[in-house]
Amino acid sequence: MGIQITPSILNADFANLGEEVARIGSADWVHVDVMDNHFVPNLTFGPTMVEALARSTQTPLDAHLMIEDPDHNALAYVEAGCGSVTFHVEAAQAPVRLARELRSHGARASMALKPATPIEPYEDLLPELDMLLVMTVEPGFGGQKFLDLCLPKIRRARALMDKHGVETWLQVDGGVSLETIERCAEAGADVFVAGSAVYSADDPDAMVAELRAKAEAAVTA
Ligand SMILES: O=C(CO)[C@@H](O)[C@H](O)COP(=O)(O)O
Ligand SMILES: [Co+2]
Repeated sequence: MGIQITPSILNADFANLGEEVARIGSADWVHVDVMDNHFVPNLTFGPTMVEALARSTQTPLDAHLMIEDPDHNALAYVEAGCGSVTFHVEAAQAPVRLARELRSHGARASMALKPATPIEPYEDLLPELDMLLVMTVEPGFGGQKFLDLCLPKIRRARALMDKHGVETWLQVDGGVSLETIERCAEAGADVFVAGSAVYSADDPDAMVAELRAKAEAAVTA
C-alpha cells in the first residue's frame, strides 16, 4: 500500500469541520479522535457528528476511539460511515472478538497501544488486525511532543509483522511532523497521523504532500 498520511482534525476548527476536511484533499484518510472524558481526560465527539462528517467528504474516515468499553461502542462508528476503526487494547475486554466484529461489518479493524503498553503480549493478535497503532504521545491531546522512547516498539512491531507474514498496516500517532516523520518511517511505520503539523500550516494540503515526500524518501534511501 505504501506510505499513507492521515491528518487528525483534533486541531482543526470544530465550528467548520466540513471546510477543514476539504482543505486536506490529498490525504489518504481523515483521522477522527473520539474521546469520552473517561479513557482520556478530554471530550470530543460521538457517532452523530462522525456520521455528519462522513457525509461531508469522499475521503474515508479513520476513527481512533479513546473510549471506555469499545466492545459495546465501536460498531456505532462503522455504522456512522468509518472505513477503519481503532480501539485501545487497554480498554477492550475481548479484542479478538471486537476485531472480528468490526471486520464482519465491513470496516478495517485496528488496535492501539499507549506508549507504555508493549506489543509482545499481543503478537498473536496481529493476523486479526488490519492495522496496529503505536501511540507516540500519551493519548488525550494534540500538539504534544513526540516520544522517541516509542521508536524501538515500532521497530519490534514491524519485525513481528514480518515474522507472521501479515499485511497489517503500522500507524503512528502523536507529535508526527517534518522533524519526526523520517524516524518513524525508518523504524517501519507506514501510516502517519499528523494533527497540529497539518492544521498549523498555512497550506494544510501542501503539508500533507511534504510529510508524504519525507516519509517516502526515508524508506527509499
Ligand atoms: O490521538 C491523538 C491524541 O490523543 C492524536 O491523533 C493527536 O490528535 C495528533 O495530534 P498531533 O500530536 O499530531 O498534534
Ligand atoms: Co489519534
